[in-house]
Amino acid sequence: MQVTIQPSQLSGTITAPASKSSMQRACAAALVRKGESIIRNPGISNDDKAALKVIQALGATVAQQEDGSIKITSNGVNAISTEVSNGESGLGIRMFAPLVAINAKEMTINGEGSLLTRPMDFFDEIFPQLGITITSNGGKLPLKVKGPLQPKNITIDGSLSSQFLTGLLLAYAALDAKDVTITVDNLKSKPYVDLTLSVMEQFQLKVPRNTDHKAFYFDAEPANYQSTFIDYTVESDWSGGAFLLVAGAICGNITVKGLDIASTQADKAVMQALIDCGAAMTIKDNEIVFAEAARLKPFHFDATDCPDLFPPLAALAAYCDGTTTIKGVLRLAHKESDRGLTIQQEMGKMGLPAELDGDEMQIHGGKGLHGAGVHSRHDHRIAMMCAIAGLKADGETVIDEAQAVSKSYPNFYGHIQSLGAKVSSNQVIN
Ligand SMILES: O=C(O)C1=C[C@@H](OP(=O)(O)O)[C@@H](O)[C@H](O)C1
Ligand SMILES: C=C(OP(=O)(O)O)C(=O)O
Repeated sequence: MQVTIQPSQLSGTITAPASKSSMQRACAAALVRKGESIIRNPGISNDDKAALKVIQALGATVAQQEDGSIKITSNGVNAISTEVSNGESGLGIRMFAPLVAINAKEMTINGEGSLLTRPMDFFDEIFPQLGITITSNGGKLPLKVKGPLQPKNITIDGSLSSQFLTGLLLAYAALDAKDVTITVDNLKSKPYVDLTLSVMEQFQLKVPRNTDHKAFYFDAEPANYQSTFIDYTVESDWSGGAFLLVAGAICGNITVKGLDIASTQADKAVMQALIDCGAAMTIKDNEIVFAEAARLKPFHFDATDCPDLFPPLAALAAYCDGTTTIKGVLRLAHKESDRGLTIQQEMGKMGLPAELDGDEMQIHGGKGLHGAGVHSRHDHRIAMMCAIAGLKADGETVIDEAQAVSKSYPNFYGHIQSLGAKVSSNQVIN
């Protein structure tokens, strides 16, 4: 799919999409609980759809309700298949692999696209310590695992990704782990673990004591399930919402609804960058209202714990007068693309000078961008970054492989179009 963005004036109100981080966790939590869960505001992204398929392969039933919610009924992990596919979802594979390993039978865990090249060697090291037999494809997918996982005191490395810890926490809770600790060295993306714990609490799973994001202790008491029925509403997405907010900062005159300031989502940190660059916005209840676009100042931002903010912040920095520094580049190497490089290269095509200096990216903004032919690099956040940057560029921006947005935000082009963005495509826009 090719999408063309023309320079545009925006106006109107848009509601941020459902968070795939919240939705996929809800699917996992609903699977490991015994009983019925209603999931409101369910996500429709490819990653969310993959999560729904995985939990069905692991024994849950999923029913679409007339009011748009989803009902998940589960009796705990009880695989009805010997293979699961997580699509392209990094969270999916890393969160569900330990849940798959709750089974005693051998299962194959696979994925597609960029997921096939992302590192999974964590499991080669950790699973045998938990009584699981594993073979991987040299630290990549597919994995063959045979449980059952036995919760034990364990020390893991959290520097590559928080997603492995999310999976272990859910698996230990599913097995009602008693008097055991997961110790984590050098955990990154910490707020994502807070989101995991928050979802576990809302699903009334056993929640470990978190000491400084370094140790997670499951106490000796048996789990206390108060109810067999859970009613959960998927949060709106600060990660996808960040692109809308940046559009508000650079184009002005829009309102973004639904984003909860009290959320534990990592990417609500985008608000700090917007404040620091002087975006003309006010926050009222769950609405963020942008006035006429103001002159924007360069800013310093540490994205080590919120790596998904790099692409929207790069688009923002392009329109800030001077040099913006964003830290955390080294965390980007193993995302859907090597994002430090793909940001530099694709924004470079639009005339943005940016340097990579170790863990930092320096972006020299404020000189204007020109429309260009760019490529998503099969990375949803690179496609969205180019689209937002194109709204104020000189000339048209043509994005190849633009459908990549479906991984997290299938309605992205339709949403910005509804705000007045001039978007056209060789395919139907959702
Ligand atoms: O747990 C999650 O929902 C996620 C965690 C982050 O990954 P890392 O922990 O690998 O940084 C983030 O980049 C990803 O998009 C979603
Ligand atoms: C890296 C991402 O997701 P995941 O790791 O879950 O594939 C993302 O959404 O940018």
